[in-house]
Amino acid sequence: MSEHGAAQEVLRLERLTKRYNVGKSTEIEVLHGLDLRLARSDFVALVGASGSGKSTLLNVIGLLDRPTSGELYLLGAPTRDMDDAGRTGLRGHAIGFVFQFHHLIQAFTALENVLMPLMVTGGKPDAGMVARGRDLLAQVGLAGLEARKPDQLSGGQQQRVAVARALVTRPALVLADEPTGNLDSVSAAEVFALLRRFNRDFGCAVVLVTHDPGLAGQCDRTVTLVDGCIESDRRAQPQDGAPVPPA
Ligand SMILES: Nc1ncnc2c1ncn2[C@@H]1O[C@H](COP(=O)(O)OP(=O)(O)OP(=O)(O)O)[C@@H](O)[C@H]1O
Repeated sequence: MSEHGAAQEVLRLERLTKRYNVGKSTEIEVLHGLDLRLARSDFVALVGASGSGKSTLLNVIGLLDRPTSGELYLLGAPTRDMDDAGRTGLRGHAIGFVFQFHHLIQAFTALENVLMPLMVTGGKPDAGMVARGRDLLAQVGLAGLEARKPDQLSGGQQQRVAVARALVTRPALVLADEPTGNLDSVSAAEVFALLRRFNRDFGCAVVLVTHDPGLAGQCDRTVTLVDGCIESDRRAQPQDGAPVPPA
């Protein structure tokens, strides 16, 4: 890979497997030797039937769980044998998470929720961080609502706060697990458009787990899992003849 290509690579999986212990002497393999590369420009739908391994893969990519074998490189760093502190630090600065249920802290304002990831990694936010949080809330259409608590916002507005929170650390990769699954169609379209815009404007790769074929069809690339294997890895439209990275 060229230096430029290497610099643009966010994630690389090499023969990655994940097995779970079930009972004392039984193991089941859920992910079977996956190879995958993601660039910063990627906007990927991760699809597959229930039980195909999407959440397991997202947890491993998000450094919330370790692969059993193989390797996962995040921003070029091998992570499988990294210690917990190293993985937590890398996760904190490199990855933003958006879940189906926003998990906002009810006692905190919208702004405080957005600033949470910065408080976890760096203590009390300084004026610059607060300005960044306000700016992000404005970008997701919530200017003027910074002091509202989650229960004073609509479901779509709450999910937009969650998107702003995922982006406040300026991550290289956003992992979104059914982020619109709990929303009406208008709010779902808005949240999808936000992720899309941040992918284009800030060059953060997005992996979107979805059961919605309409949403998957709007992504640039679709990775399909079948029984823990990558069955296909397709680009929706070739971009200026750019080659599809090897799966
Ligand atoms: N902690 C665990 N221990 C044992 N088996 C597990 C564990 N977590 C997941 N599995 C199994 O791994 C397989 C994949 O599960 P996973 O949740 O990753 O699928 P999924 O594609 O995300 O499904 P869904 O679309 O329903 O969320 C399933 O057979 C599941 O039962």
